[in-house]
Amino acid sequence: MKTAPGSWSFTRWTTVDQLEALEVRHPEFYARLFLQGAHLSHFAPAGAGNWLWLSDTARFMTGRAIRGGIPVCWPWFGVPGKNPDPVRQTVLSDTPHGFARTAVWNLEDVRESAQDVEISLSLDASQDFAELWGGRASALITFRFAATALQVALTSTNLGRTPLAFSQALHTYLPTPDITRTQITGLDRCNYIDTLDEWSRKRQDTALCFDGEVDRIYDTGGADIGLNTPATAYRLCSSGSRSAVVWNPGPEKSRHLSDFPDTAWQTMLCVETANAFDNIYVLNSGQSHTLSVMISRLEEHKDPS
Ligand SMILES: O=P(O)(O)OC[C@H]1O[C@H](O)[C@H](O)[C@@H](O)[C@@H]1O
Repeated sequence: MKTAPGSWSFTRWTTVDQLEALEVRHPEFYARLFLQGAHLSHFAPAGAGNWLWLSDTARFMTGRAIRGGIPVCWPWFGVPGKNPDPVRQTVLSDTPHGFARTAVWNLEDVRESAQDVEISLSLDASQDFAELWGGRASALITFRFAATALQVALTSTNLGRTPLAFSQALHTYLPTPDITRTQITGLDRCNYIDTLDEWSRKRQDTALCFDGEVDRIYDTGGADIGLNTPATAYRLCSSGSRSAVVWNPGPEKSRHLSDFPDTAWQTMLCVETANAFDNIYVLNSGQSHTLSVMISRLEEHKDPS
C-alpha cells in the first residue's frame, strides 16, 4: 500500500541534531533513515538491539558523514586516486567515497503494510555536483524493512550521452562483542587486494579472522557472506555486486578516525557490498544497474566459547 505524507501509520519525520530523518515505528521493527546520505543508522526487529553498529560519538551534522550504520559510497568508492582510470577520470575531487553520503536525498515513496515498510530516496547527480564529478547520473535507493530482514537496493542510471564508470559500496557497519572472536565465511577461495600491503593481490584460503587492522577488497563474484560473532550470525546476500570490502581499523588507525572512540575497533567491523577496483562497472547512456544486499540475522545466542 502506497501512503502519502500525513497518512503514514508507522513512519514519521524527526530531526536529530542538524539532520532530518524518517523514523519507522512498526509493531515488528524500528528503523531510522537520514535524508542526508540516504543513511540508515538503525534497524532493529521488535525486541532486538540495533543490527547496525553506530558510533557512540557519531555526529549528525550538515555535510558530515555519519560514523556507523550504512553509508552509501557513490558514485565512487574509496580514495579517487586509487580507482581504475575510467572512474578516476570522471572524479574532480580528492574526497573518498563519493558525494552521495553527504548529499541530501529526496524522498520518493513510502509504502507501508502489516509486514513491511519500503522507503525510496533519490539523488539527481546531473548538475549539482559538477565541481566534484564529470558524470551525469541518478541514484535511487530503496530500503525494505521487515521483521526478519533488511534489504537495500541502489540503482544507478547514466543520464549522460557517453559511457560512465562507477565504483560503489553499501558500507555496512556491523557490531560484534569481540572482533578477535569474529569470523567471516564465504570469502575463502576468493582473491583480494590487501590495501595494507601495498595493494598486493592475495588469495583467502580460510575463513577470515581478525587480529589487527584489516582493509581488503575481495572479488566475490556475488557469493553470499556469513558473519559469525560471539553473539549472533549475520548473512549478507547480494545481487549486482562482485566485490566485498572488509574493514576493521585496528588500534592504531582508530586513534586518528573521526567520530570513532579509540577502543571501538574491538566491537565493530564493516562488510561492504560493493563494486570496486577490478569490478567497477560502466553504464552506457540511459543504462541502469542495481546493487542490492539483503541482511538477515539469527536470534542472539549465548557465547559458545
Ligand atoms: O573514514 P571513512 O572515509 O568513512 O572510510 C572508512 C574506511 O572505508 C573503507 O572501508 C575503506 O576500505 C577504508 O580504507 C576506509 O578507512
